[in-house]
Amino acid sequence: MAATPVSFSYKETRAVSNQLQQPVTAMKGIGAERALDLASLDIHTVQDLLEHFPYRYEDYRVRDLSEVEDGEKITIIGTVYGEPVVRFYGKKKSRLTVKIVVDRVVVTAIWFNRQFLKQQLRAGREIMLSGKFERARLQMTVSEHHFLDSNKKTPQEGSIQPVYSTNANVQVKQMRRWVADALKDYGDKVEEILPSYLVQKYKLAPRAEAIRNIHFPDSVAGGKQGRRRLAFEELFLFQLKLHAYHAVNRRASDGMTQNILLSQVQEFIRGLPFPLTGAQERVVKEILGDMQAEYRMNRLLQGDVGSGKTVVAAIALYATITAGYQGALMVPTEILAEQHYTTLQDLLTPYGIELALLSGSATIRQRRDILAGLQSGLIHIVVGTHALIQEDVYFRNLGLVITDEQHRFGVEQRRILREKGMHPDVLFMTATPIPRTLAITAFGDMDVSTIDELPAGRKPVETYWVKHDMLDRILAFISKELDKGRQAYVISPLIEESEKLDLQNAMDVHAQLSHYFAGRYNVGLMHGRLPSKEKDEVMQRFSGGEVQILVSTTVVEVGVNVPNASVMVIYDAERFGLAQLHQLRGRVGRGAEQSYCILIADPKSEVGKERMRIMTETNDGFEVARRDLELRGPGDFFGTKQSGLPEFKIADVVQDYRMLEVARQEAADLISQPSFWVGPEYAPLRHYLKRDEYFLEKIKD
Ligand SMILES: Nc1ncnc2c1ncn2[C@@H]1O[C@H](COP(=O)(O)OP(=O)(O)OP(=O)(O)O)[C@@H](O)[C@H]1O
Repeated sequence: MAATPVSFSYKETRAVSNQLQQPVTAMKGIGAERALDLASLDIHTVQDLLEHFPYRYEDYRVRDLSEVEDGEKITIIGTVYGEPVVRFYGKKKSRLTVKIVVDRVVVTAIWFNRQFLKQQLRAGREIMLSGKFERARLQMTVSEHHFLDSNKKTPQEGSIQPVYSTNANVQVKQMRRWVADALKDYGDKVEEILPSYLVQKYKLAPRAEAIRNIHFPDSVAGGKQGRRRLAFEELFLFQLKLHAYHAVNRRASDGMTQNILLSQVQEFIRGLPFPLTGAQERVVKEILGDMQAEYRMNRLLQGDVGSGKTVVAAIALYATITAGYQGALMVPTEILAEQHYTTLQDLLTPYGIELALLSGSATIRQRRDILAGLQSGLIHIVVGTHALIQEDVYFRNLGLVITDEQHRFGVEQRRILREKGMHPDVLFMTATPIPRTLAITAFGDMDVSTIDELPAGRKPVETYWVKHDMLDRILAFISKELDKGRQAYVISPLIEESEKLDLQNAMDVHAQLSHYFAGRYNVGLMHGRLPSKEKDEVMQRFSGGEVQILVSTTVVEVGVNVPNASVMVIYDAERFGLAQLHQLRGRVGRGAEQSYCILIADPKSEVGKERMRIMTETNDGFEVARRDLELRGPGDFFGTKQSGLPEFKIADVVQDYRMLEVARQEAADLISQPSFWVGPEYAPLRHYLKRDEYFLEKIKD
């Protein structure tokens, strides 16, 4: 670790920040009870309160009605005119209306279920109303009102007010008051955390000003500036932490240096049935570089479907063997294990390498032999499902673990490896590409390699979106392709998340197609409930060409490689996510022939239709991912909370994507400078890092 402890004068700022670290009870009006309420919102200190940012604003600036657009939420001031009218409907519902004169225009104000206001709405009283305005009918549905002649303060008039996330214990109005008090008493104690060169370079508002403005913007522009500054800070600090983690981790000594015999690896690459693409060459270099270095590789390899990740994996596995280590390849399904095993065997056995497949269909004896072979080192490479690592498997000398489909795998497995006392280099492969910066954001401490080029000669898959009533034409189309000697996948309808029903559907489609193609072509059936042996058989008959049509549930989704298949038909395509559709489509177009993907779908929603359009418009997985992200937002995109994508308070990784990139670059640059670890100007940033236990001991000052 490069950080050498130095001492410097930091007393002044420390003292200031300490004031912000005081519990909220240091503020007047907040006693123990209110402090508990705030604690339920995870607000404990004055700083927490200042950093409890609003998620939107209420605009109380009084507007001129002639400039207001239909449906806008606005604030007006007027005089009550005439008698209020209450009408009851349903069991307990009511509608209260009254006329309000605003600049000689008569507006009808409407309250729902507020009949008790009737008494207060006396003619002549001046009132401020906020709500949604319907232009044509001159009508406002009121969400908030204040009588201006009452003694109660109506502080909002003419201002933009923050709206905070609160709960049953704390009201928004109360929160506004507390934040305002905190700003008044402590606002000037907020210190800058970003180095001044960044503040200048990106013309960022100073931190104290930004915080003031994000709560109570002095103008729309001021609010925007505040938001921009704080979003940048948030993204920058996040990236800084990742890079610092990375840097510290790389210096930790639990990795291994693999002495790869590069000339042998080169020879192996020359012996492949095809030249590597430029992108494959580049990622091979990145991976081997990591393996040779003393730190532990922790790398994500992403590439579009069919971009040739498997061969890159084979090269890395070969390389680890030249250095005297063993390798493991883990995949999500048995079918895939089988397939990768065959591919690797073809590539590696000519070089005298011993491979084993650890599958569910192995006999007890076979399994015992394999385990013994791994422990003695006689077996160099083992292929299996993710269960491989959890079980009683021990290696003599494990150097490299490659796992396919990163999003189903990760942290937990790394922990298991660690607990087994193994520190192999780890490579994760995924065919669900996402923009690079997002990948780094989501997958935290990993390096990312990207294959962004397909092997030469690939023709893009032609994709069509059709309605269910076109089934006859689809069947005729499949027939025509089969007559040319090709094969087809038919993914059966997905009705709901019930394996049993899905299976029933697959069986129905299988029966239907068997009937249609009877005497001409063979139709196979594949689903998750088949015993692994039968799965293997079905798959082998399909890849051998004996079966021409494979009806399947989505078990073929990941990684299956039968280059002669040129048609992919997907029933109920609207029920699948875009990433999954793209994966399924990726099962065809893997050979030199023109391939086709037919999506059968009747989507009801606009978003559903847009998804079908995206599929027909682009064949590029990165583009599909980008548009998916736009359509759904990042939370949904990554599916589960386990995705690791952090939830930002202010920044929005889609909207602020450019900023994320900039912040990332700046963080990387700063971390790579030795002065970061010692320079006094970076002390606030180091203190920020040290709030994380991981860095507590590792950063000294
Ligand atoms: N450089 C290359 N030139 C020509 N063909 C290649 C090249 N690299 C790989 N291939 C072939 O392309 C096909 C797809 O490769 P591979 O199965 O490795 O893709 P993948 O990236 O793993 O895709 P998926 O994620 O869809 O499984 C294979 O048949 C493979 O032999």
